[in-house]
Amino acid sequence: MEEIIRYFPFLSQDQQEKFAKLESLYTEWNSKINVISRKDIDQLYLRHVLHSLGVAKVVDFLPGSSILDVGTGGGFPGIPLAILFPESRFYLIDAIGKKIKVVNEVAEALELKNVKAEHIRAEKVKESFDFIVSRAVTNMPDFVKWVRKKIKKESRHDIRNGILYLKGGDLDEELKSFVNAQQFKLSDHFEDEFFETKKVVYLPLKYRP
Ligand SMILES: C[S@@+](CC[C@H](N)C(=O)[O-])C[C@H]1O[C@@H](n2cnc3c(N)ncnc32)[C@H](O)[C@@H]1O
Repeated sequence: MEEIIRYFPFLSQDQQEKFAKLESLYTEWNSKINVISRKDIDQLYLRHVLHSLGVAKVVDFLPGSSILDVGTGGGFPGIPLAILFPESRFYLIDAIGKKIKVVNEVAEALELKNVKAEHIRAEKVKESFDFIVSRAVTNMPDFVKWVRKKIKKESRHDIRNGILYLKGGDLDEELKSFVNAQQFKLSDHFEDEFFETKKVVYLPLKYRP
């Protein structure tokens, strides 16, 4: 939890309390349904919460903006981002129903009014959003095929609308057909060695595949 305060020092009391509650909530839920790898649960704040918040080092979501989190699993990056941006609306989806059950339980326990979670595959989502976020779901070309039609063509909230994908390693080959893709290194923002290879890939709406 110190990591969160250190890198996000302007959190309200309410936000700090919500972040602090994540540990007991996920420890309890993870013992019933495996949504975070067991070897990682004691690194929840660094490897899951702070990693998710890496998106906020690239884009600040404006009030009223809508964000789709594809393949959210137990709620990453959607839940930490929903705490950080209480005035944006988050729609968290996953193809596995029991993971969405955990997300709903966590969102309810935290009284997160800006989160809706649903058991649905990305390909079936009909609405469009200002931003799409995701972590560790599939390769970028497939991901873009699933979601490209779900980004609003004209965002009332933000001209930067597009995809923000948390990924690691050398992505040049995977991204070579996306000429407008930008890679932001999280090691520029967070000190731990965990972030050495971690990046946020930003694909603006007006990319040319
Ligand atoms: C490795 S997990 C990552 C979970 C979470 N994003 C995280 O980083 O902790 C990948 C998740 O993507 C989900 N998923 C895979 N394909 C999907 C699809 N087409 N639509 C929705 N969810 C999908 C899986 O069910 C799984 O929960």
